[in-house]
Amino acid sequence: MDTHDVSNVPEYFRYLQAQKQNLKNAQAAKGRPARSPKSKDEILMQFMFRQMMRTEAPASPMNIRSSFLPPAYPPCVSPFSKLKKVMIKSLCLETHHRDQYLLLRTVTPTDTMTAVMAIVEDEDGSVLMLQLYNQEEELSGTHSLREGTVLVVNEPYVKVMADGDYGIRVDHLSDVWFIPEFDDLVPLSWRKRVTQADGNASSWKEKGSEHFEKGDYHSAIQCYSKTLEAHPSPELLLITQLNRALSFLKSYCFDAALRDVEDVLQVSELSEKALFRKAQALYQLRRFRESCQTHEILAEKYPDNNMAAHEYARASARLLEQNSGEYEFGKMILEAKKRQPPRLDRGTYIGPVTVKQTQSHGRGLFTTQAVKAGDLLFCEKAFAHAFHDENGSKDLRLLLNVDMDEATIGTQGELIELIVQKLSKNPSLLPGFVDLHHGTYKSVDVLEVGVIPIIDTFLVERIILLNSFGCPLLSRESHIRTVKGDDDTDKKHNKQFHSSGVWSMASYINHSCLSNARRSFIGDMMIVRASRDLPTNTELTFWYKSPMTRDPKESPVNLQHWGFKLFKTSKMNLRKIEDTISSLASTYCRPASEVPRVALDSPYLSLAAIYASSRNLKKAVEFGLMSLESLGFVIKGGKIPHVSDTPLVVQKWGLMTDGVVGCWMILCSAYQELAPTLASQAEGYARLSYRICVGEDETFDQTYSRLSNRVDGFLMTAK
Ligand SMILES: C[S@@+](CC[C@H](N)C(=O)[O-])C[C@H]1O[C@@H](n2cnc3c(N)ncnc32)[C@H](O)[C@@H]1O
Repeated sequence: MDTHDVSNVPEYFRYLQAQKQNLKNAQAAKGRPARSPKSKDEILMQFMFRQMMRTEAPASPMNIRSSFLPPAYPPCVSPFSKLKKVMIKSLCLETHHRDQYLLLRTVTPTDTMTAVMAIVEDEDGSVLMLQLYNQEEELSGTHSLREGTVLVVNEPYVKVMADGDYGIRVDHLSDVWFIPEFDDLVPLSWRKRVTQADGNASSWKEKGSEHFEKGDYHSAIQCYSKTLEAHPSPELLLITQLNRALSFLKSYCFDAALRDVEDVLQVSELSEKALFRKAQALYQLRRFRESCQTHEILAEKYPDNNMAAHEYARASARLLEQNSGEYEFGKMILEAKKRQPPRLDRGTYIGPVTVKQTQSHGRGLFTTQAVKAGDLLFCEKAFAHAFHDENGSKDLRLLLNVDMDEATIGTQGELIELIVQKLSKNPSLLPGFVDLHHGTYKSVDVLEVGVIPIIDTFLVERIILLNSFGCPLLSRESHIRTVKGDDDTDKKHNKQFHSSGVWSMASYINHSCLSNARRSFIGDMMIVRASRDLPTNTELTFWYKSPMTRDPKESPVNLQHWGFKLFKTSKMNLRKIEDTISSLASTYCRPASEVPRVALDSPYLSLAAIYASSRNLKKAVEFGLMSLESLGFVIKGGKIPHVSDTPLVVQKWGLMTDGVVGCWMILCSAYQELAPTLASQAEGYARLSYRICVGEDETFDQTYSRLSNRVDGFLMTAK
């Protein structure tokens, strides 16, 4: 939705088809031995050379890197004890080696493109390229996957890569695990030094703390786990669990941190550190009420703990937002502009809405009480948000999905990585996420094997494909661009965002061209407001893609050259234009209040603007009202001559486009002279429409003013 979908753009369509053909060609090699014709030295040299070339290549702005999703395959769900070891020499191409595993170690440093890559060898010394997808960025850093790291790949999938070489591709995080040097699985010949696999509890704890000090939380956790296995004293047990909990917190594994501190609290129910870490883990899992409850105990028992007091205030603020829906939107805008990525520390407010079954299109979101246009329905923090800085130098990614025939430019690939990582670290979040619509995709129904959570990358990908939203940094900025924009290409780009995210509640809203709600964004917060008055139990709908941004060439009557600016300079006879628009209007057989006339609102708005600038204010009002009416608005009391004491009333709200705000402002300035009592009412409607379009109205006065030089009240200084 609003993502930069290029599936039908000829060059990308051809590229997608070429990838599909490559895949077909590769299938012809299925089952052949995966033995590379190149020698081990050649493979190593080639890898190192490519890595060097990439490091030295100057970064080119707006480069597009492509990544390509293979046909979906399930993650391994067999316990390791049931898998048989396989050697590289026995691997076959284009084959998933079910019920087998590879024991490997890296023999090169890593190279990171869309995957983390390294050359690996097995115990025979045979080598192959390994491509690990969806891993954390830090994996290729100093700690996790340095040269000599030993790892296991479950049920390896060997494929012919883009350059014709062979490689092992791992898409599911649970299909690869990194083995600590001290593990019994590591062959003696691969050990750099003789590590003691059976050290005592305190020495493991010391090692864990050394790793922690260096910021290597992954190794720290491994060593603390060894401490716990080595029968520590009761005191050491508690210390280690607390230390491991902290390492888990630092590694974003909040479920595991919570488990450790709960164990400590069983024994020592008022442990200050355990309570504090519990409150932190709950906060990060967005369980603000429980976090506050834990803080309450802390505050009572340890009133001098300033850090805890500070965190308590933070958790309380989130809980307040969650319960009240009251946000300081102006502050949020400033924060979103400052932060990179613009992830805001705010609670999610779910207002008068609930998920229910619809008659014909799965589940939908419904109102639980009557709401007014502009009311906040919910304000939701993204489950995951991948930001692309349009002014930055980071490459854009083209994601090709051959199963779904989709090609998207933007951050969809990054979103997959963020979500699989988040879920595998915090499986308690899995039920809420996999509940989202995933079409016909059937995933494995195993949630974990041993203690390892199973996250099906292709399920995540499908959910993202069907539920993610493209988003601007700020809807206000995109509103400003739309209002300023005088060129269709610009307008189109404005609705094809490269940043993207998943917002769970918003994912239950179905599409309708006659949308009755509108989404807007401040950083990774989505704000959804009613765009018309809605009775209780109304299904909410919004545009997945705005009907206003369709290609004007596909329009039955091409009015694109009647843009705002051209209109102003056009020598065309206005009368003739009016006649043409009115003959077009007469082709509609249903009233606009039932079926909006989306081809007409913009020409009418342009006429209103032209008449306003030539001081023909009566006509400006006439066409301003007609523009709104063509969007489905039913407005009473706005016509000129105005009957005194008759208020300006929107009896029915129509489609809420960005242009509606300026239209109300044109009316406002015309009424100032023709019917002064209506001016403030029109401005009030402009403010309300602005709130629906950009999510808030705290910035209205910085964006529109009756004193603006533009007839639509827009301030050219707005940014
Ligand atoms: C983001 S989900 C919306 C919630 C979904 N109906 C559910 O049950 O979870 C998007 C999917 O809903 C369905 N959908 C949305 N709008 C629809 C519409 N106007 N008509 C039919 N199906 C629709 C399509 O299957 C679409 O892929």
